[in-house]
Order: sequence, then structure tokens, then C-alpha cells
Amino acid sequence: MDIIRVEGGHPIEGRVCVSGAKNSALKLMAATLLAPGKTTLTNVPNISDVHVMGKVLKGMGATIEVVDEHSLVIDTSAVDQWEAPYELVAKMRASTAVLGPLLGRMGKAKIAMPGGCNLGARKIDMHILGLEALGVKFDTEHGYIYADAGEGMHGETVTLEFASVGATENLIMAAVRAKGTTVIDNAAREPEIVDLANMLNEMGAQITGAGTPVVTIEGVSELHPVTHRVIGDRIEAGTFIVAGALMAGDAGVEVVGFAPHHLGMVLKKLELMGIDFERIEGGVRVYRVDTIRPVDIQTLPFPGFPTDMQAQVMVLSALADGSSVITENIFENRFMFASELVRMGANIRIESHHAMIHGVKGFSGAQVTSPDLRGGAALAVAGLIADGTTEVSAIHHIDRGYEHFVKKLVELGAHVERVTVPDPIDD
Ligand SMILES: CC(=O)N[C@H]1[C@@H](OP(=O)(O)OP(=O)(O)OC[C@H]2O[C@@H](n3ccc(=O)[nH]c3=O)[C@H](O)[C@@H]2O)O[C@H](CO)[C@@H](O)[C@@H]1O
Ligand SMILES: C=C(OP(=O)(O)O)C(=O)O
Repeated sequence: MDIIRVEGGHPIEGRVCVSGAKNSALKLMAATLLAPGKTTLTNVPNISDVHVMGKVLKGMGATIEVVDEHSLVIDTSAVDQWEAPYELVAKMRASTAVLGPLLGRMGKAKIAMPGGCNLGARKIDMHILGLEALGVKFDTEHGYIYADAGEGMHGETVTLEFASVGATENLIMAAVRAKGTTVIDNAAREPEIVDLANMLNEMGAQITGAGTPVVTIEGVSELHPVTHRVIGDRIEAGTFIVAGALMAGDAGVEVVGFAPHHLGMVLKKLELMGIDFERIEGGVRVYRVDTIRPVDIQTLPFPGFPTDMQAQVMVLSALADGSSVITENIFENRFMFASELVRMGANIRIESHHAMIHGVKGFSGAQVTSPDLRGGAALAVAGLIADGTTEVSAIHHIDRGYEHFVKKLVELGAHVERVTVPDPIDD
């Protein structure tokens, strides 16, 4: 098995360019189903989740040409299947993003029910309720959801109970091919939704209001393929900014390739914590912090503090000069990371969806396990400042969403390596 080994205490310096956003690229790949022909996506991150989405699309009859490491030509001309099988949905929940596009393209879909994951139950009832309002009939049998749009979908006003990112995306991707006008009220406002709407509009869709709580979609009869660049990954950027705040040398660390306004609330909270950074072309330069001020944080839909940055910022809170509370409002089980950080010396008590964090003077390197994608990356970042060596296992979680994570850290001067070690349970 592969682990990431981090030798703590070495300053990092220089510039890191983040990759395209996982949470955008996966949805854009699904959306290519709506435009028969060859869509080119650039700035696609080379991560395992993108490979899984590629397999989902190929299973439907698409072909994918890898032009270079970050550019894919996805040809959906010959798509004639409408199933997302269990093996792939179980590997990657974002596979459910093909539901809306399949309904738009084929009028039907068969999707393995995603079930829960290590973050929580992650239901898709809001996706289903919204699509039912557009006229889609649903059935579930043998662990699969069958969706049928019959003679076609019709526009409707859909009010989401919660500003769900996935439900907003599936509804937009179905509604672009519905007859008439769909209005999504209480829509998610994440930058990835805007990226998706931008690409669909380039394809000929008529979507207005993306990035606001009310998105209006006028259905169109066809969409055409385009070339589109995926936005930079704000969460990868945030992860490296935290690393810089902990370990930057005198010249700071430049994190570029993303739009700082996509990380507005994170930067605001970091500022309150005493982290010093400045805007530079295409990103920020962050400096090492001497004393971290304790600041309470709660995760919320955009423009609130993103759940995907909760673990990384908890690393800072755990070293703050005082106590703070982090409240997780999106996923009921996203604190597993905290118990691993405790193994490195952090003082964190979890009560329901609150983490009570009492700052400690430092971490001590330890063997820890990635509980999930962001938690795994955060443990490696904690290892940068820890005393001694930290070994992070279960790094397949990190591979899902961070391209060349170790290489990027090494290029900044960190003492980090990816090594293959014998699996301790094998003789
Ligand atoms: C609002 C929010 O922060 N969404 C995050 C969520 O998106 P993702 O699209 O995965 O999740 P949603 O935004 O849909 O879900 C947010 C919450 O609503 C619940 N829910 C959702 C849909 C539904 O039909 N029924 C239901 O109960 C989920 O279980 C979860 O507790 O995870 C992604 C990966 O970490 C993040 O990039 C997104 O920023
Ligand atoms: C948990 C994440 O992704 P996913 O929704 O694919 O599980 C994430 O991006 O942090």
C-alpha cells in the first residue's frame, strides 16, 4: 500500500499552481452528454475521480481522447446507454451527476442508489423531488433508481428545501432540455454551479441567475459541443494556503491558478486568525503566521465557509492561542479527521456537530489514516509542522481530488515522499 511520509519542520517557499476544480470538472464531464459530438475540456485535473467519471461516460458509449494531461476530448455522439452502474457510483458519488444529463439526452436513466459514505447519509431525495416536478417518474428496484421522462420534461418552479449543490446541478442539466421555463428557487450558489451554467450557455442553453439563489432555465431543443476551461480548484488552493500559513519561509508561498473571490469566506476567517497574505496576479501570497488567533467557524453553503475546507482550517485552530468552535452544518460525519489529529497531539472534543478545539503548542508526528479526501490532505499538511515524521495511510482518498499532491509539496521544498510499504495485515 502507498502512504505519504512527511518529515516535519522544513520551511516551504515558491509558487504552486493549483489544478482545475474537481467539483467542477466532474459535473462538466457529465454535462457533455447533453451535447452530442466532441466537447473539449481543458484544465481538467488528473485525479482518480476524473478517471472514474471517464469510465461512467465510456460505459454509456462515449469515447475520450486524452490530448494532454489536462485536456480531454469527450465524444458523446454514439451514447446509447443510460446506466451508471453500482461499481462506479460506489467508488464516486459524483457519478449521480449523470442523472440530469441522461434525462435531458435520453429521456431515461438507471443509476445505482448511492447509499451513505464516510461523510454522512448524503441522500438524493431533493434531486428526485425536483425532477419529479419536471415530470420525471421514478422507481427503485434492486438498489437502482430508474428515472423516466416519458414524452419529455416540462418547465416548473422548484423550491429546494436546502441549497443543495448536487440537486441544483442535476436540475439545471435536466431543465435545459425541458419544454418551457424552469425556475430553481433556493439554488446553490457555488462557483462550480456558475462554471457549469457558463459551459451549458456556451453550448446553447439559456440559463440566467447562476450564482444567485434563483436560477431560471429556458428549455432548448438541442445543445452543441464546445471547448471549455475548468475553473481553478478553490479547495486545493485553500489547502496550500493553510500549508503556507504554517510553514512558509520569509518570502512566503504563492498559490495561483484560482480566483480568490471563490474563497472569500475562507480568506476572511484566515485574516481573523491572524494569517498574513496579499493578492497577487491569479491568486495570493501567504506568509507564515507566528500566533494563530482562535476564531469560531461554521460550514455553510457558498458564500459561507465551505465544508471542504473544514479539516484544513481545523489544523490551524488546533495550534491557535486559545479555544475555538468549528460547527459542521453540511455533513453529519465530517469530524473523523479530528480523532486522527488528536493522535498528533491536538486537543479536540467533538459534541454532535461541534468541535471544541483548545489550541496546543505543537503536533508530534504520528501514523495516521486519511478518513476522507480533505481530512487526508489536512493530516499531511499538519505533518509539515509536526515534530518528527508523520505517515498518512489510506491516501487513495487524497488521490481522488489532489493532483500530484506530493510533487507539488516537494517542489515547495517540503520533505514529503510517497512510498509503498507492506500492508501490515499481510504476512
Ligand atoms: C452545500 C454544500 O456545502 N455542498 C457541498 C456538498 O455538495 P453535494 O452536492 O455532495 O451535497 P449537497 O450540497 O447536495 O448536500 C448538502 C447536504 O444536503 C443533504 N442532501 C442533499 C441532497 C438531497 O437530495 N438530500 C439531502 O438531504 C446532504 O446529505 C448534505 O447533508 O459536498 C461537496 C463535496 O464535499 C461540496 O463541494 C459542496 O460544497
Ligand atoms: C467530499 C468531497 O467530494 P465528493 O462529493 O466527491 O465526495 C470533496 O470534494 O471534498
